[in-house]
Amino acid sequence: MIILAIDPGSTSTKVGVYQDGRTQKGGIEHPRPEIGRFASVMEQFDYRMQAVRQYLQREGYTACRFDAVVGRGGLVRPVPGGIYRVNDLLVRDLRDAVSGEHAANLGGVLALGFAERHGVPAFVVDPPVIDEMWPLARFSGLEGVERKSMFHALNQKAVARDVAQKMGRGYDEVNLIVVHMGSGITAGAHRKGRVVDVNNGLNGDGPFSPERSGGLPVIGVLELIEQGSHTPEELKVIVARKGGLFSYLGSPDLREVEQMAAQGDVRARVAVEAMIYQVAKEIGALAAALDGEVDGIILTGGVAFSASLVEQLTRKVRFIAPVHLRPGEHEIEALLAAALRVLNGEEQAKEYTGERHEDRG
Ligand SMILES: Nc1ncnc2c1ncn2[C@@H]1O[C@H](COP(=O)(O)OP(=O)(O)OP(=O)(O)O)[C@@H](O)[C@H]1O
Ligand SMILES: CCCC(=O)O
Repeated sequence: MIILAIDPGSTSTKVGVYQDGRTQKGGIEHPRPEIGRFASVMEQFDYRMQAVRQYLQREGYTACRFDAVVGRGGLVRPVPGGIYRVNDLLVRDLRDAVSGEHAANLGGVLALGFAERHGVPAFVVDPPVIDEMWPLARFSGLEGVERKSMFHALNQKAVARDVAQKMGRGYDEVNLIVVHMGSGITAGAHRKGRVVDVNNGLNGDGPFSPERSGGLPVIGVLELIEQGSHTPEELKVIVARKGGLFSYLGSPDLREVEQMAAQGDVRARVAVEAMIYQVAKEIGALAAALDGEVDGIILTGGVAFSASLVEQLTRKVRFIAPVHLRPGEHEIEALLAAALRVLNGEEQAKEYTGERHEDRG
C-alpha cells in the first residue's frame, strides 16, 4: 500500500509517503518573496504541484503508483470531524474560499491533482472548520457577531489522541486543553473528544501569535479606520497575517526574535513575554470553561520547540494540570493514518455535501 500526503502551510509544503508500514516525511520551503508574488492562495496551485512533483522525483517516487492521496483540509463550510472524499463540491468551496483564504485550501485540490493522475481517491481529514463548539461558546457579546470554530483541528486532535493514549485512556474519556502555537495560535478545550470552545486566530480572537493579532480592543480598531490610517480590508489582512510579533518587531519568526532578545533587545524580550502571558490567560479561561476538570495541557506547533518559551509558559499554567509537550506538527502522520484506515476498511470516508454543520448540542 502506498499513500501520498500533502500538507500546504503558508511558507512550506510538507509531503509524506507511506509505503508498506514505513513513512517518509519531507518538505519544500517557499521563500516569502517567491510565494508573495501570488495574489491569492489558489493561484499557487501550479507552483505547488510542481514543487511536490520535484520533491517526489528527488526522493525516487517517480514510478510509484499511489493507492490514495490525502491532503490537509481547508476552510470549507463547517463540518463534523472526520475523513472526507474530495468531490466536486469540496473543490469548488476550496477554490471559492467560502470560509476564508488559507494555504490549507490547497490541500484538497493538490491531493485531487495527484489522485486523478493515478486514478485513485483523494481525501481530506479534520479540516480547520470542524465545529463542535457548545452553545455558550458561540456568544461574542454582541447580537449579530458570533464566535466561530476555526482552528488547527488536524494537529490538535492528533496530539490529543496521542496524549490520551499515553495516559491509558480514550480521547473521548479525557478533558484536555490543547494549544497549537505556530504562525497562528489556537487553544481548544477538548471535552471528552469534542472541542467545545476554541479561539479563531484568523478572525482576531484569542492570544496574539507570531503573525496574528489575536483579540483587539474594538474601539481602538475603529479609531484606526476613522483616522484613515487603514481600510477595513487592510485591517483584515493585518489581523490574520501581519499582527502579533510581526507588528511589534517586523519578524514573525520566533527564532529570530529570541536572537534579538538574547542580543539585548528589550522590546523583543517583552513582546515574547506578553505573548506567553496571553497564551497562559487563554489556558486559564479554558480551564474555567471545563469547570477546572482538566486532565492535561498539551503544547504543540513550531513555537513549542522553544525551550525558554515552554519553560515560562509551563510555570504559569502547571497549577491547572500536567503539561505535555508535542512540539512541531503531527499532521502528515495523522493524514496518512486516516487514509490508511479508509483503505483498510476501518473507517468510512464521509461525503461533503456543502451543508453548514454546527454542533449545537
Ligand atoms: N526551534 C525553534 N525555536 C523557536 N521557535 C521556533 C523553532 N522552530 C520553529 N519556531 C517558530 O515557530 C513558528 C512557526 O511554527 P509552525 O511551523 O508550526 O507554523 P506554520 O506551519 O507556518 O503555521 P501554523 O502552525 O499556524 O499553521 C515560527 O515563529 C518559528 O520561528
Ligand atoms: C488553521 C486555522 C487557524 C490558524 O491558522 O490560525
